[in-house]
Amino acid sequence: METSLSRLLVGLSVQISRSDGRVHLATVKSVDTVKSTVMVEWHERNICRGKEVIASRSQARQTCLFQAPAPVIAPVPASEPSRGSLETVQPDVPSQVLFTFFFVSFSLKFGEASRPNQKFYEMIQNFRETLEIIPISTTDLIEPHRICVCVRKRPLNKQEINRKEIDVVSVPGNGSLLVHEPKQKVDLTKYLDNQVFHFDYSFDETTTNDLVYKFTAKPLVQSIFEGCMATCFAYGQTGSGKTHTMGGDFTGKQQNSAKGVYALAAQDVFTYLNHRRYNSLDLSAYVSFFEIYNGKVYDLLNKKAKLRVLEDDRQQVQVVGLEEVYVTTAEEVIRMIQAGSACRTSGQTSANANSSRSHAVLQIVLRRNDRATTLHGKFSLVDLAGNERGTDVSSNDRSTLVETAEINRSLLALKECIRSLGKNSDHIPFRMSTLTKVLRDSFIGEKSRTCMIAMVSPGMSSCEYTMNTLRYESVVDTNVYDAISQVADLEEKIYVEFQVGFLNLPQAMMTSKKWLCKSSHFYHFCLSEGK
Ligand SMILES: Nc1ncnc2c1ncn2[C@@H]1O[C@H](COP(=O)(O)OP(=O)(O)OP(=O)(O)O)[C@@H](O)[C@H]1O
Repeated sequence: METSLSRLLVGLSVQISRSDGRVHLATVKSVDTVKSTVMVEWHERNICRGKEVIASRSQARQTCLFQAPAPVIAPVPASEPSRGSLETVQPDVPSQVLFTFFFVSFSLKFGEASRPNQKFYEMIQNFRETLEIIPISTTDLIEPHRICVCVRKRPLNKQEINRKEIDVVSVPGNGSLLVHEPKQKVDLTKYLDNQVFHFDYSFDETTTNDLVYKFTAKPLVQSIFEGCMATCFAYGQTGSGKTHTMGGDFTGKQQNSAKGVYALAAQDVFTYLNHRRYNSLDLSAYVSFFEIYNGKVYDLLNKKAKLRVLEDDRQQVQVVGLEEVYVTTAEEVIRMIQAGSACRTSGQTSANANSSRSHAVLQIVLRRNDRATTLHGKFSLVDLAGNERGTDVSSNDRSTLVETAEINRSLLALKECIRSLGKNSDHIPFRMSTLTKVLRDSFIGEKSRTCMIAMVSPGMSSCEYTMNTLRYESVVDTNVYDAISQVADLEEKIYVEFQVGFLNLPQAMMTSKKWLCKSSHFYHFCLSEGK
């Protein structure tokens, strides 16, 4: 709209004949739809024997700047192009010229009306000009973290550009990210609430998957060769770029799987396997790929077979019957990713035509080539379900409500587990959800490593979800989460009492139902509070 309006106006010429016989010609030279200004060149025409001549100095060409939305549009000489006012109107300027360009400015004003947040756009642009921007680069230092939290902003997509959405997220670099939240005072004055968030790394909209991988998952690949249990999560609103980051970028509906974090990690696994530093370990790689939908586990490498999650007497969580395929090349892994991704539970949301409704977990397992194929290290790469489904409680559709409740539950459980891990807590409430249960070994022990990549959409209409995502990632209100911990502790206690026989099954179920009910109210409270 913006460019087509400019294209339409530039070059537009108007000839005005005055009652005193003088003729004026005015031409639009340039249009700035952001500042709502029109640069116009005009002069008095004097035609002599079919040729135009400039008769006097007063008839020389003049350039004038017109600006909407001033109710009275007045020209100013080009030598001092500033906003015109009624006082600066030159007596020579014919009223028709004024009228014509009032009309042109009005068109711009109309253009402005079709970008309803023009004022905020300008305020954000002005704010950005004051920022010192140092984007992350390949030469930046990668620091070792037990828990690494980063954020990635995606560019505005075609639909958002067509809707004239404004970009409300800035990434100055150095791990920081700013959200310019548009707000309005009671007297309708518009202002920006600029909020700063800090992470280990922040990636702007120009960052490639390769660079994101280098700072996030790559250090974890190395850690599994040192015997660690590593997990990398992609978290964020639907359509914010989780699958793009983990599974690879899209060209239309085709996904370039070789360019996602999954495939890049697989490539590095084979590079390290052949490296002389790890050769002596005599390891082999295995891959499994499954999804968790509504609390149930489905094997993506085995026709979506439904699997059970059980805990053995040594408190090891097992996904019974999960296919674990022996792999020797990155290409094999990529083929598996493609096949598995194709059967993942998906749907359509307003933000994403191909939205994943489940958590997808790709596991790369290193086992020793001994008789028992002993576990050496494991890397779980998790593409989480879109987080705003968690707040979507307006739907009456039962399946959506169940989906929503389960997403709420698992994301809060995940956050609680990561917080406990960060606090070096003895107790990790992994039993709160299937997602955290199957990732139990990644949360337990000194050798666990976690990376959480928060994805954010830059559009103004996503601002609330963006804030939720960033709050999820940032340091959170201790009181609220202490209370969640209490609920999780109680769940754990009930489970243990049931296991040792202090509670029978009906008693355990009654008690846990009571607490689950309270905790689910709590989830809703937290989400509605944006925590
Ligand atoms: N960094 C990026 N650069 C360019 N395009 C991107 C980027 N991130 C996402 N996109 C595009 O945005 C669209 C939505 O991305 P994607 O499917 O990865 O979202 P998602 O977070 O996985 O959503 P859902 O939770 O609904 O599955 C895709 O068309 C994708 O190509």
